[in-house]
Amino acid sequence: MYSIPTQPDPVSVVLRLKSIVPPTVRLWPPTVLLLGDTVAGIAFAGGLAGAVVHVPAGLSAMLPWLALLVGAGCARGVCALLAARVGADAARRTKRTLRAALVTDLLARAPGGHATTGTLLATCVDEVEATDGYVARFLPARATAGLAPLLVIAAAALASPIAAAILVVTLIPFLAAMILAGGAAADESRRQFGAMSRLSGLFADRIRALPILLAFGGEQREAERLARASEEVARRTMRVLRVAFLSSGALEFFAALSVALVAVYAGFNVLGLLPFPVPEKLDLARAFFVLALAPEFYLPMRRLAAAYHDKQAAQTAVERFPDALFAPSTAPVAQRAPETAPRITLTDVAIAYAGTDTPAIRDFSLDIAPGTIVAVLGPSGSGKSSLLHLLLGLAPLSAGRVTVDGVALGEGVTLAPASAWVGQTPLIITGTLRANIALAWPAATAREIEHAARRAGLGPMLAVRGLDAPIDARGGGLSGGEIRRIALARALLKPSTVLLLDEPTAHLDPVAEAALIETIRTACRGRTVIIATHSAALAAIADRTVSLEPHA
Ligand SMILES: Nc1ncnc2c1ncn2[C@@H]1O[C@H](COP(=O)(O)OP(=O)(O)OP(=O)(O)O)[C@@H](O)[C@H]1O
Repeated sequence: MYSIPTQPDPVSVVLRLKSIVPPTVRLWPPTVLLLGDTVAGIAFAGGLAGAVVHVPAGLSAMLPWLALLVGAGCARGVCALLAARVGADAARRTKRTLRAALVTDLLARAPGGHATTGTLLATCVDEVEATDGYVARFLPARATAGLAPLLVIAAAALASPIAAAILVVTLIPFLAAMILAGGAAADESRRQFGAMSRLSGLFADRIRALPILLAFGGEQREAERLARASEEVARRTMRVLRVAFLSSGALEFFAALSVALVAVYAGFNVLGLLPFPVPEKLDLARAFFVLALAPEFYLPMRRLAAAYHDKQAAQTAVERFPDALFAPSTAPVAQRAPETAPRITLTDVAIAYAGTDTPAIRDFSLDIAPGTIVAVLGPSGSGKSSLLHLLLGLAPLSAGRVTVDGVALGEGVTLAPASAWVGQTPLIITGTLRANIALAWPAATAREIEHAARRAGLGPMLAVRGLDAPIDARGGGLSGGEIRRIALARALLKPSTVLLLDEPTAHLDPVAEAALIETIRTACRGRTVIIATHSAALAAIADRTVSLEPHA
């Protein structure tokens, strides 16, 4: 069952965050480029200091330094640009892998559960998108923040060990402000993310159910609900921005304070005005160099602080991803689909849906010989559809055993690819009648599709609207009987060894039903067939009839 997972513990969140980047995505290129930016920043400071001290000597003396200055400036631009591009590419590939894993996980789940389509959509779109900045910016910035300041300090220490010491000491309040601001931003960001996800889910589901809302006059109530959810997002966003502004203000203050201290020290040292003795005497070049380097010292950490919000967003997203995404993967058992009509044997089977107390089916046994038709009868709710769903892997096998030609279902054999299935609520996709029928067998030719449509009783519809009649996802313009016939046409089109029919003649009048029963009888030849039905006329074509009893 898909449900929004409870929040995992902090350690597993960290592990989850680490594991979202696929091994094929390399993060060292943006990191190296950001380090290149720092090295170019040091060269830029050198060029600036050299150019300034050579001003009295004229332009020709300044030229090499100016060349260094311009070259380093250009190198910085190129490094920053490439780091952004390479980071964005790594993020794009990470998101693609995550989405593929999420969709695979969702498709592998049995239907049901509490998550709405909107929530699942928000997970696959918005929550995966929230990992973008983490991979593109935060991870390279964090890797750089460890090494780049050391490079700057080393370069500054060559010119002035005391100025370097000032930079190191002022780092302490800067780091403290960063940790405090980061914690506050994390909480606000988490709340904002939750509100955003609620709004996305609510919006997608209400749009999907719009005709029903309009039919029941619920549009005003739902519009107010959406408005409240939007206001909640707006309020939370403002709080995140407030914390972000406050924290960046605090960080900028300490960074500016540090630069000011270095400037005062270097200036007074050059002028010999320091009121206390120091073991070094700076000249203008060294003073200018350390002064120009001071902002470089804080740059990697300011970059990290700016990307911290991205990390929080990604963390909140991975907390919400399904647990299965992070479970160690086991090698899948190769599943074979039967190539001829199989024997299907159910022994003491029970189907219990998650969250329900009473099993839909219990202690049920049935042996279906190859190529025979079994009609399953029983009152509404007795579990007929569940039985078919079990064979297709859409309902859970809670007890007992199902074998196909003696091999346990799911342990080397699968029925879904070999089955043609007519469900009770057939899926209709936006497109044409042709596309809807071909869904079951995309390789089918136009002739085959038309033949299947006619056999399923869609001849009159074809005569009026043709195979290219447009159909919307809600099946608008189609009667209940026509939707059933489309589903049957799919089953007739697909070459299969198993036929699973769930009330295929529902919604049809007796004459139309009689015609369709003949078609079904022909289609059943050479296949193992189970028909769930309330119709005695349809059940009459079966070799065997079994009845399900309702469970109290
Ligand atoms: N996904 C599900 N989650 C929880 N309960 C379910 C689910 N699907 C079916 N059920 C329950 O299982 C029981 C059997 O349902 P099922 O649809 O198999 O009956 P049925 O015999 O096919 O009914 P009908 O003749 O009305 O189609 C019902 O009580 C139903 O509410």
